[in-house]
Amino acid sequence: MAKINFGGTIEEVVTREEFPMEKALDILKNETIAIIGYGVQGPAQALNLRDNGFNVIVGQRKGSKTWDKAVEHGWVPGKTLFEIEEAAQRGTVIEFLLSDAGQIALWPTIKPFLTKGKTLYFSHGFGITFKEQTGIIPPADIDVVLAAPKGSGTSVRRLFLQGKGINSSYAVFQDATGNAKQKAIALGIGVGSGYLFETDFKKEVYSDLSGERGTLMGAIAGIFEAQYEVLRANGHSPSEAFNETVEELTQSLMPLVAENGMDWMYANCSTTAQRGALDWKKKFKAATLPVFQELYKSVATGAEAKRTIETCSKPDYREKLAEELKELRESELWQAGAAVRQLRPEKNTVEASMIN
Ligand SMILES: NC(=O)c1ccc[n+]([C@@H]2O[C@H](COP(=O)([O-])OP(=O)(O)OC[C@H]3O[C@@H](n4cnc5c(N)ncnc54)[C@H](O)[C@@H]3O)[C@@H](O)[C@H]2O)c1
Ligand SMILES: CC(C)(O)[C@@H](O)C(=O)O
Ligand SMILES: [Mg+2]
Ligand SMILES: [Mg+2]
Repeated sequence: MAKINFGGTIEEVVTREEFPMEKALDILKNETIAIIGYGVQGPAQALNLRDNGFNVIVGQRKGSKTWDKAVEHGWVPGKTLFEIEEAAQRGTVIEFLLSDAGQIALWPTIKPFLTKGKTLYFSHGFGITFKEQTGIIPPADIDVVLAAPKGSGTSVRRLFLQGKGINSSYAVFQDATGNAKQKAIALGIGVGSGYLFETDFKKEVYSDLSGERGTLMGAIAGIFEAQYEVLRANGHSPSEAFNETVEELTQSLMPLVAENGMDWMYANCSTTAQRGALDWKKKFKAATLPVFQELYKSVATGAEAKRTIETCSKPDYREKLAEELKELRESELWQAGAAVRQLRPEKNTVEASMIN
């Protein structure tokens, strides 16, 4: 474990230096890893595990679109691709990678195959933490672990193929065998994590639900829309408004932040911009802090879990989500964005080759 100073707090982090792939392969050498769920994380983790030399099988509903997707990815029916029940029976590690709402529906199917000494693996603490709502209560004689990539499954696979890795958290909820932590880390390394930090199931889900509703997805999209609308209401063209709101951020400034921090990005902008940004940063923080506090409370009380389960358990949940994403895509802001992306000199837009 590497001891890292995170702004004054020393935390232990697992890196590939002291936990190389060979060690992960040795720890899991007698395991058959069954991937149940083939949406976004499922394919990424299954393919990375397979490419890393682990013994992996996939469980899907025969005839489903995801069964066909698994076949396209080289999983062989009857050899590495099975019906869900057979995969859960054959697997000694069950990677439960259905959607969080889908896990509830499938739990009665999976539970009987979680026999003594097996490992139940998640990539989110949702199902276990909100057990009153999900009903997911594992048998006491199995290991229950998580490795949660802090990023999209599409990035998990892309970074692996680029020889890089994504950062992930890991946690042990139940250690029946005395080896749960080693298996959790080995699985995290096997699915393509570059390094792993420790958490617990509750902290993982509280932080994750907050982050994706906040700066990572919800807040950022809302701020983009607010600024774009003000610029457009004051006569700025769609291209000028989009470039000033999104394109410059993703193509110039955020990469600088990723490279060397916010202050370095600021220092690489004009003093005019630095002065103004430092002044207005305070105002935006003051305006949004109450919203983030409200968000965290909604997560911690289980209200966000309730909404997720209620909406994403409906038969037409995907269609409803697709409708709202279509509305977003067809908004003037994101239509302007599509035009701007085509204008990028290097046309570096990676084809939208999402995993799912
Ligand atoms: N999407 C990501 O990049 C990401 C990142 C980190 C963690 N996670 C976590 O990983 C897990 C899987 O996430 P995902 O985004 O890959 O899931 P997803 O929403 O893509 O769903 C995975 C599969 O579950 C199936 N499914 C959904 N409801 C079902 C039901 N009722 N019955 C049978 N199958 C059903 C879907 O068809 C899909 O094939 C979740 O716990 C999620 O929170 C996801
Ligand atoms: C990719 C995210 C947002 O980090 C993940 O948490 C998810 O739920 O998809
Ligand atoms: Mg997340
Ligand atoms: Mg999430």
